[in-house]
Amino acid sequence: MVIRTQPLTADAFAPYGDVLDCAGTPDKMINEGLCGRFHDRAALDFEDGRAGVSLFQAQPRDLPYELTLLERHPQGSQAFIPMSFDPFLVIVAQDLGNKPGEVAAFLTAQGQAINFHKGTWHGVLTPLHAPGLFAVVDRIGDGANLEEFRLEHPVMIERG
Ligand SMILES: NC(=O)N[C@@H](O)C(=O)O
Ligand code: NI
Repeated sequence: MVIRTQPLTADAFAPYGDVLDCAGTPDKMINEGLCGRFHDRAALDFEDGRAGVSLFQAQPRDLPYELTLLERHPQGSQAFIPMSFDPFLVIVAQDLGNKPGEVAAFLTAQGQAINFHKGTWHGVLTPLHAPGLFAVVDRIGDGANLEEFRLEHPVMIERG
């Protein structure tokens, strides 16, 4: 199966999570009017745990990208916040209860970050450019907060 990437928008991504960016007017101007605050833009959720901030240095991938693995975090949300200005690949899938359904792939615009809602099926962090450096905000806690699903048939993701 082949799918094509689509541009990341808040509406298109809404079933899966939040898009964080500085589009439009800031929610508030702070720091003596020298900084726009786009306030509280991600639905963070950490069941029986706490929020953690980690840094990921991930190997860049290429398009077309062969997707063979999806995962989800049943106890917590997970935010990918790039520390570069490069677009990255965001892969999600519908939930069919105990397995993922239809896959969707998004290309971020410069300056966009994402937050997967708790339980959203997703591909692992997938940079397309070096250095692949991201801040990740996700759940720190006990328990199995990682469920993986190996696809029976790989999905090829091509640039839209
Ligand atoms: N496992 C881990 O820390 N990262 C994955 O959850 C991922 O989505 O990249
Ligand atoms: Ni994850």
